Amino acid sequence: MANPTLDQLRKHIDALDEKIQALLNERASCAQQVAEAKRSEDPDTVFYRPEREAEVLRMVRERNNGPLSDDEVARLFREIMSACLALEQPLTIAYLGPEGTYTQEAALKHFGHSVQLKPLAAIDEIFREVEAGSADFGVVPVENSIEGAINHTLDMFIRSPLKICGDVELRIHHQLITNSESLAAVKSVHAHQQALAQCREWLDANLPGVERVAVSSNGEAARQASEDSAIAAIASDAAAETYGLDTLASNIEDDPNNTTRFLVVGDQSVGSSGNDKTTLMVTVQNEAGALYSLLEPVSRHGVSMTKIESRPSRMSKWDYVFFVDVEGHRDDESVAAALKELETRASMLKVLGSYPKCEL
Ligand SMILES: O=C(O)C(=O)C[C@]1(C(=O)O)C=C[C@@H](O)C=C1
Repeated sequence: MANPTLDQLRKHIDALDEKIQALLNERASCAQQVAEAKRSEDPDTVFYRPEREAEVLRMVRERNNGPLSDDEVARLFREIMSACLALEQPLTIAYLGPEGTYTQEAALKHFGHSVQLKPLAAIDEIFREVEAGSADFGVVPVENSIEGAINHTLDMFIRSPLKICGDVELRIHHQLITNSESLAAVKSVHAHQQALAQCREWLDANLPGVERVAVSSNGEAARQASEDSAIAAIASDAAAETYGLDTLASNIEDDPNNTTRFLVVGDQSVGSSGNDKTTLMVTVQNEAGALYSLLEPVSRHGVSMTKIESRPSRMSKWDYVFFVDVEGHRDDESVAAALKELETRASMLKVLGSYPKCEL
């Protein structure tokens, strides 16, 4: 049809929507049958399969021809799977709240919007809630590209039996959100102290002399801004939406690459997706060359180590626990061989989890 009219194009869209809707429901009933199949294979089955979701998202990206971007179609399919999984088993996800935090955004990015979210006030509460089975999974921040590791999260693994089931990276964009009409009407800026620090140059240039107030979280700052229009909060788009605030200035962070990584914790062992990573927790004797000798099998078996963090063990002075990330799944031949040797050299080795590399 040469130069179709607006009316004709809308009729075409209506027809396409009808097909998409029918296909979505066909997919959803297929997922319901998947649930039945899982249940009949194993009465204690798990319905959430992160390795399969990663595979689906990888295929979505690979076959995408546009004009929608790979990220956009992946995001749409993320939501489709979220809705399908909710028909199989509705998940409850505990996260570091209050509502409107970046951790909430990370939880929604990873699980989609068809989950029940449970905001909790502290990282240890999230671990406890998941350990007790009151939430299926938890989402906690683990490192920021500017501030480094979030020690509290790493320390939790020393005592918790929970495993890492996935990770999520989130570009942190800080917005100035408020009910004020203009910058001139803003009397104080509230945010978590890290967010205030990350926007210092912007605040110096645009709100010089305006009081800066550090509060427990950016979500809390947004809540305060919703109660007093003289307050502006630095927080996420999600917080603006949650508390019905307007964005006076967007992306006010001084470093545009500011990224936070979050962990998904649960008691599920995740199968191999074909593109995974594994996080280990190890301790060694406090003696010369111990760390080198510990990690030597990793490189000899051709396993690539992507990260190492150390934390005091809290057992005895100058004793450390190392958190090591390697490429691959614990069931991969090379990773399994390296782990077997590592076990004989470490005083303690715990595989915190093998999980798919982030596809979103
Ligand atoms: O393939 C499965 O195991 C499903 O349950 C289906 C499905 C999907 O919608 O594609 C839904 C939830 C799982 O987490 C993974 C995938």
